[in-house]
Amino acid sequence: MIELQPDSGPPALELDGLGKRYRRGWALRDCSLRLPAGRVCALVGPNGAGKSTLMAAAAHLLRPTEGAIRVLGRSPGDPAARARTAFVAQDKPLYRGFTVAELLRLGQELNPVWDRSGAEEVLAGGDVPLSARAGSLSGGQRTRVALALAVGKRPDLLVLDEPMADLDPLARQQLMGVLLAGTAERGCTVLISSHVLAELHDACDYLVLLSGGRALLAGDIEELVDAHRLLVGTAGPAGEPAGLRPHEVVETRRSGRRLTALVRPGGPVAADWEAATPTLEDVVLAHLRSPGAPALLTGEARPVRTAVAA
Ligand SMILES: Nc1ncnc2c1ncn2[C@@H]1O[C@H](COP(=O)(O)OP(=O)(O)OP(=O)(O)O)[C@@H](O)[C@H]1O
Repeated sequence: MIELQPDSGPPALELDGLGKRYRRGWALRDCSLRLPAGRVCALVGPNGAGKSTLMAAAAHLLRPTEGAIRVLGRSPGDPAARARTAFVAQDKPLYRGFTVAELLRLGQELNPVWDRSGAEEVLAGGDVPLSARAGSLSGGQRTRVALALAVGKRPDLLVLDEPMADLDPLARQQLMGVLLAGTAERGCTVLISSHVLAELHDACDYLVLLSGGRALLAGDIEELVDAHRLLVGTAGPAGEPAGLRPHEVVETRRSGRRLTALVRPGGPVAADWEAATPTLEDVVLAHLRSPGAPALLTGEARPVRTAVAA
């Protein structure tokens, strides 16, 4: 008997060996991963890791040098993919001479679907005068307008490059709540980058960690954390990590004779190690400090090679 699989539709984002080279070198290199539809995904990584480049490729703002990228099952340049994707770039570009009201009207005119109340809700908590010209707005006000225009588009994929950087802590919290409530209601996929992991932790259920242009971690946050153990023990006389051999070691740190190791267990943990479940922050920081660690992509994040056309 043939078992029928539920049709879950294409992933929101699918990268297969994606590479982007600038004159000075590769910004993304052999980057492969999947982001299933409906997830809220944190995109993290050190400065220059390739986060903005990945986002710009998804928004069809740059052409990859090699590999393939698909957005909602289509090429990023496909009009249907572009209509269903909204991107807020790090510098929040807006037409400076337009008033906020004019920008909102432009959003309404240019988009086949326009969610006026969603856009207004984003603006609501922010004291943004509708009559003010974009060029005269503060950084935080500009952020609100850019986010309002993106949300108003009612996208299926919302790509946000460090959207909260200009906002005060209260505004961050309020806006994140508004953004996520609206997108969760509609099953919209969100890809959001930030350097403040704590800011993303509560909001996101999926994570991509880029390092040196590659995905070092990608997948469901719970699965990623569950794949690791934090081991604390005593270093051997030569200082070498004793009893770690069956495990894949991401990082070891030494303080006196005390040794802490973040590992991906490859068998039972020896009795002389104390084992604990790490936090997401433990896992991310250990990988940031050890960019040479082997990559880990959990089930749904692994690319299905045949599904991606060049
Ligand atoms: N337009 C460009 N021309 C030349 N090099 C570029 C360009 N854009 C990015 N790069 C280079 O590509 C690499 C990745 O940059 P990218 O902006 O994608 O990183 P990022 O992870 O977003 O960094 P940050 O956290 O600092 O915003 C960097 O080395 C950067 O200097």
